[in-house]
Amino acid sequence: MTIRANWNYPTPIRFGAGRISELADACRVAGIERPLFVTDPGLVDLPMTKAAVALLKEAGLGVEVFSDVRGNPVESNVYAGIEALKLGDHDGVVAFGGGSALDVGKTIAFMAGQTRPMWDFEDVGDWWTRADPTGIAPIVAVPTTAGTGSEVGRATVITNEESHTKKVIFHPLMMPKVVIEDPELCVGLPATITAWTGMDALAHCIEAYCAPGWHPLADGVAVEGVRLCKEFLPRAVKTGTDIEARGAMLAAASAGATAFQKGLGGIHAMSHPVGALYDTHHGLTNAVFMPYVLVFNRAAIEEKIARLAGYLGLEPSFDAFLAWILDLRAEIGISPTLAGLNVDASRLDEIAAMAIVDPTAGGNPVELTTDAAKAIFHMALAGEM
Ligand SMILES: NC(=O)c1ccc[n+]([C@@H]2O[C@H](COP(=O)([O-])OP(=O)(O)OC[C@H]3O[C@@H](n4cnc5c(N)ncnc54)[C@H](O)[C@@H]3O)[C@@H](O)[C@H]2O)c1
Ligand SMILES: [Fe+2]
Repeated sequence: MTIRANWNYPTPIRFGAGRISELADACRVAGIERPLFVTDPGLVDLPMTKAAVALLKEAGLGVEVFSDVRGNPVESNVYAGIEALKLGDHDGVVAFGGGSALDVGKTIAFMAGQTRPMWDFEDVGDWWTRADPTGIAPIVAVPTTAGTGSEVGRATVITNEESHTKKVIFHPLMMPKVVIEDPELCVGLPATITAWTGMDALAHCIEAYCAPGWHPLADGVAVEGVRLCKEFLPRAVKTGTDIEARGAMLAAASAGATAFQKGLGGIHAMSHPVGALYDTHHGLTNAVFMPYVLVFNRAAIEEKIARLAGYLGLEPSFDAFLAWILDLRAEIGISPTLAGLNVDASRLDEIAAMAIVDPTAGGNPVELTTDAAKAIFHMALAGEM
């Protein structure tokens, strides 16, 4: 066999209800004594967040909280966090929250000891090789949404405020040293955000599975991730206190981000510019684009998707899979068109231009040209396939 591949699965994950109680121990294992606890303004005052910080204090760790993190986080969030890290002489980061808080926490830890500017480490070419690996602070990650899978990923998504583009910052050593996945932390997540974030996990699994390239390990993880979403996402949306469903969705989110080391595709390439220009939620934006990108890619993925449909217990055909996606979207209350995001065609040229250079575009099984991006956008605008 002449195939060469790079496969990465190293993160230790402590999974299970109540395991947030191990947070101080996770810090010790990661070599952190004075953590900067990075979260967001929506989470910082919740009792579960205060309890997590209290656990660290009780264990004698020198913790301080940093919560200047917006949704679709921007570079100034990262710079403010680096300042807090240095001022407080923190030796690591606890990143606690959804993808926004996890991404900012990871990027703060990554940038802590770098001399080059953050944008040098955008996931383009091999810039990441020029990072100083000794300048990366250890990270413990605690996801409180089940979607991005950032807790197991080597990348973060930060919006460049000057160009209004979402940039992927990448380094293999940006991975958290220990992850705690405690489904009890997700029970207060509103049904809407549960649905949106869950569709992000599903998008990661589907796009990774459809991305070209030889990575049967990622394919297997992605397929099981899709199955978990099928069985448990509607349950998690319907009953937020369903711990089994919350746990399964945390696993699906980590599966998605583990699998997308293989690549993503047109759903994310379209979603990133829309999210950057209109500040729409990432998972919701993915969910709107999902069926249109699948239909656009149909010729290249039909056979693979039919196989996936069979594994899910559906009739083994592309049409059955597509029908399931459309039903799922409707069942969990997601808008079928861009109208639900208050997005119109006025910035289409910009969106298409940004989509084709997005780092995820290269993973689309059909080349994502400007015309292709425009065609997908028009389908999503009109709700027609
Ligand atoms: N690093 C990656 O690989 C990766 C992958 C996909 C997306 N992303 C990025 O992640 C971000 C989106 O992350 P997200 O979808 O998790 O949303 P988010 O982190 O922006 O959180 C959404 C909202 O949910 C609230 N919230 C989070 N957990 C809660 C809980 N348990 N209870 C109550 N409220 C809670 C937050 O306060 C926030 O208001 C985007 O910037 C996206 O581009 C990163
Ligand atoms: Fe995503």
